[in-house]
Amino acid sequence: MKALIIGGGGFVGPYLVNHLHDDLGYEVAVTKTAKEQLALSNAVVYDCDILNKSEITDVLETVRPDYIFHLAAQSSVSVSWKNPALTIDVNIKGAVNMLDAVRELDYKPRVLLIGSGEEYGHIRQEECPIIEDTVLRPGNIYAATKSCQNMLGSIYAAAYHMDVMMVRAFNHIGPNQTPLFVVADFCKQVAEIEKGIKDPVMYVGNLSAKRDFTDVRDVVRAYALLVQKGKAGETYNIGTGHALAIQEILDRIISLSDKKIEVRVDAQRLRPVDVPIIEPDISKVHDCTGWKPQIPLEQTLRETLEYWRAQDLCQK
Ligand SMILES: Nc1nc2c(ncn2[C@@H]2O[C@H](COP(=O)(O)OP(=O)(O)O[C@H]3O[C@H](CO)[C@@H](O)[C@H](O)[C@@H]3O)[C@@H](O)[C@H]2O)c(=O)[nH]1
Repeated sequence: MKALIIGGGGFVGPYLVNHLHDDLGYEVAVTKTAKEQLALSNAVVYDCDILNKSEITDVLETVRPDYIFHLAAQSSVSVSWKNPALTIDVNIKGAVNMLDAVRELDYKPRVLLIGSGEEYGHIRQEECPIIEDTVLRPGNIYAATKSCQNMLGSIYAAAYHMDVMMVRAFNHIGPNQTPLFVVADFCKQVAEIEKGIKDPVMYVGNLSAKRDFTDVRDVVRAYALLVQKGKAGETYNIGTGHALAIQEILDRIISLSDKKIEVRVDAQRLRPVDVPIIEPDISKVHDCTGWKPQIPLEQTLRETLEYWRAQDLCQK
């Protein structure tokens, strides 16, 4: 099998490459932006700007993949508040460029669009855990773009009989994630405190939000199973099914260190709106593929903290 990962230069791409190539024996190609650094021994890497449809077409015609994983995105909710136009361009225009380039091919590869649990947005307590048919009420710009991508995927699947599936991935974490995201951020701060680079004060945002955290290695396994077994036009939640308060995540990370750490709210880290809870029902993906997450949160937090401890962090 030949897989193409569009937008493989971020956090998830290399994990997906390793799983597809090393575990499943696929031939793998990856696109990245010209600015990104990505050297992989187990995939061919192409530069591709997804805002330029002809560049996507060129890669598709060169690689002729069986499976396409569309990972390319502006994936941070907080960045989407600061740069809404970029988020809309990359997440909506980029996705539609890819879908339309695939539509014009002389064969029908399977496409997996990576959406987000954030698409559900303002969930009512009685709707938890959320099933895929729940009404979408996105609460931020990022979530709106991912909801739009999901709708575009359904439209292309129905209108052109394309083999397109969608996932709504909930928070995924692990070593090598950028500290724009909460677990990487907290682990990096602990590592800096332990190295004496930073005073023993942990800066945090909203600790009352509840989110569902899955190890990135479990998430990429679900993606691979879905392109093998999923159904065109369908959407699948990917998460553990259990949301935890960010306060609890923070407590667990701090407990992995023997430093005494003070916690201080930093107003810069608060968002204009932060939906209180996002918790998925994962029975649809489980029934379709047998997938269940396997890596315990404790292990992921420990390995993420170890990753940051091993980094050459700048001195004060
Ligand atoms: N980043 C960050 N978040 C904090 C902090 N303190 C509290 N939080 C809270 O921690 C939660 C998780 O924030 P992020 O890790 O930034 O992720 P996200 O906004 O939930 O988005 C992630 O998950 C989505 C799926 O649910 C993904 O779609 C998205 O790409 C991203 O991975 C949010 O409620 C945020 O307000 C902090 O210091 N930094």
